[in-house]
Parts: sequence; structure tokens; C-alpha cells
Amino acid sequence: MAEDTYTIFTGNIIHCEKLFSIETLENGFIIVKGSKIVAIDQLERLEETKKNLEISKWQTVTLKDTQLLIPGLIDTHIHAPQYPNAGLGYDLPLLDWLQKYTYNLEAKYSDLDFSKKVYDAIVRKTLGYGTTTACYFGSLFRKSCMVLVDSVLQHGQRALVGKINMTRLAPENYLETPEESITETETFINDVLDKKSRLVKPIITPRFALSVELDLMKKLAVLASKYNCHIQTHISENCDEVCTVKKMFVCNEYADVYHEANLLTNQTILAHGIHLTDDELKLLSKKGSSIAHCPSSNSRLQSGLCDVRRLIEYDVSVGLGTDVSGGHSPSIIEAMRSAVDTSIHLSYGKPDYKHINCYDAFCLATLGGAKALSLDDQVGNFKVGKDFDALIIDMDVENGAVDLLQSCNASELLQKFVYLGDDRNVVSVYVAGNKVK
Ligand SMILES: Nc1nc2[nH]cnc2c(=O)[nH]1
Ligand SMILES: [Zn+2]
Repeated sequence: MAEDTYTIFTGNIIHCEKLFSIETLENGFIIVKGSKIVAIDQLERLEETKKNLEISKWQTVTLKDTQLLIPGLIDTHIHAPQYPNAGLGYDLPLLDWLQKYTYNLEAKYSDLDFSKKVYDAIVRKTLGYGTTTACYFGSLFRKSCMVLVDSVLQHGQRALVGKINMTRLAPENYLETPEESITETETFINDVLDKKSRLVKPIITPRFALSVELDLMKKLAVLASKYNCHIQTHISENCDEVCTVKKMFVCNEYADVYHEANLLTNQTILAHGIHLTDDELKLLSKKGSSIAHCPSSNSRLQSGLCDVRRLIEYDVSVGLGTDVSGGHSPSIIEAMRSAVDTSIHLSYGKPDYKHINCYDAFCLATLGGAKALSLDDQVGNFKVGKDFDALIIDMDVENGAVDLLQSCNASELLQKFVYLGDDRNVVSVYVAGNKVK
């Protein structure tokens, strides 16, 4: 959208106003100027608002009764190079799965043509499912990670992109020395910053504690501080992983390792966190570090059931992640369903346990993700002043998975979307006011 033109969206609007409360406007409007939301209200106040804002030129997008305007979905944890393995190799738990399937695939990304092919595909696919912001793990290879950055820029997604750091416990051709790890990461950060994009930022990405020695982690924390960068890694995903970390680092808790390395900041996002202890959750809460909840992956790799309710009670920010290809699906719609299922499974036999519902999952996939990535000053809901990252959902599309067969109000359309929706129901995608689908 040109900076001086206004676009007025009218129709059903739903967003997570604050965690975990939904605002529904059955007959509402949002006014967008350039990349920003300048007004949101009930339709009867549109004329008055246009007058107040002195809007003389605008275009209108009028939603159908079967359509819904919602904030863009946020994937807080996804491995772009693992996309070719989505749906494959779920016969092994985490540590064996990494050795047998994952590192061998990721080692292929020294090939930049292969990188381009896969990265274009995953960025287009996630945008198609309505992921307006993605927090990507790349591969070990800096140049390949820049190919991912270029795909993201080309297709107009908002993203954090990380070059993995990994110096041990993988095949020879997929390791770097600690010296290379630091210099390549700093070069990568500068190369991404040189793109001068508002939408795409670098993120420091030590793979997990087993891949990187403490001294290197400390140096990466210094880089994060120097460039004010986000940090991402994995934590407490699998019981064998937790035991091995405790033995290798001679520590009481997994989180102590990251704490000692100064990697726990309020811009740190940790994937999984299934087996965290109460003390670790207190530490994460104190540090303002967040969890990327990846329920599909937790099932596919038989890692366990992550209790999101418990994380929220400890005041730890939570977003949703697909964790492709630990997770089989690149869709955050699927992750919302899986988050509800996991929570219901945890509630069995506990009469007082309040499992999360589809509205909670929607909050996690939007404002929750934005908070987890510390991007909630920019995205996550339709507050005036934020960027317009949004989806038009239509639950009555031809050849979709859903036959609507009755009229539905806005809340019912959202329920249908969470439980039955897929990319065919995501008819338009906007990132910072630009229509990218
Ligand atoms: N799910 C998952 N967990 C990890 N822990 C370390 N690396 C990985 C990975 O690639 N996927
Ligand atoms: Zn992961």
C-alpha cells in the first residue's frame, strides 16, 4: 500500500486484545494507512472516524459474511532446511532422529541452488497458511542462510533468521570450529543488517546445549548484546537430552547452562521446554525468556506433553511453533489444533485442570507469539499504531475442506477455522500493509 493511501476493511473482525481475551467485532472496520493500523471500531462509527482522521481518499475491502479478518499467525520455531523431511522419519526419538535423518539433510545446504529451491518453497507454503511472522532456524552455512533471508524478503514475510552454531556431536561435514562459528555468525548478522529491512532480523542460534561448548555460548551471548539480537535454542525437549546435558555440563538443571552462558535474555526464545522444573520456570520468568510450544513435534518425536497452562501460571511467555520437521506440518493452524489436543490429553484424570480451548490457542498463535518474540510492540493484534499483519479467512471456499451449510457468526467462523481450516481458507495475507497472498 502506498504510504498516503488509506484502506478500509469492513466485516467480521476478531483479535486477541490481551492474553487470553478475545475482542469480536461482528460488524467492524479497520483503517490502514501504509503499513499501520490507524483505527478499529464498530461500523456505525466509520463516518465519524473518517471525518476525525480527515480521510478524503480511500479504498474499501468489504468482507463477505463467511469471512473473518484476523491478525497474522506467528510461527515462533521452524527449521527451514528440514522442510524436505516433513512427514518423514518419526520412528526414532530426538537424539537418534537428529543423527539418522536431520543432520544429513541439513548438510546438503552447502548447495545454494538446493537452498533456494527449498527456502522459496517453505516461505511460500508458510505464508499460504497465514504465517506472517516466522522465527527460522537456518543451517550451519552462512551463505545458505542468506538465501533464506533473500527468500523471506522476496516473498514479503516478517522473520527472524538464524545461522545455526554447532561444533560437536554431528557428522564431520556438518560441524564448524568455535572460531568459525563466531566469525561466521558475526558476518551473518552484519549481512542481514545491511539489508536494512524492517521485517527481517538476524537471531543468534546455538542449536542446543549438546551442540556447543560453554565458552562458545558465552561468546555468542556477547554478540547478542553487541548487536541487540534475539537468541533462540532448544531446551528440555527429551528426557535423554536432559540427562546428557546434566552429565556433560555437570549442572543441576538444563537452564543453568544457558543462564551461566548469559543466553537467557528477554529476547530469548527456547523451543519445547516440556520437562522444565519449577525452579527452571522461575528462572525463565525472571529473565523474561520465552517458550516456543511445538505440540505436533512433541508428539511426532515422542518427546512428551508440554503443559502450557503451567508455563502461563509461571508467567513465562508462550508462542506456538511448527518445529518442521520435528513437526510434520508447516501450518500454525495445525499447531493450534495440536496445542488444544495436548492440553485436553493433560486434563484427563485431573478434574480441576482447565485445558486450553480454541480461542486460547488462537491467542497463543497471534499475540502470544508476538510477545514470545518480543515483537508485540509491532504485531500480534489490531491495536492502533501496530503494523497491519492480517489474514482474510473465508470458511466457504470452493474445494475447501469445509462445507459451511449454515450461517455462522464471527466466533463460530473462528472455531471452524481453528478446527478445520487450512491454506485454502486463507484467502488474503497482509504483512506490514502489503498484500503478499
Ligand atoms: N525438534 C528438534 N530438536 C532439536 N534439538 C536440537 N536440534 C533440534 C532440531 O533440529 N529439532
Ligand atoms: Zn526445533
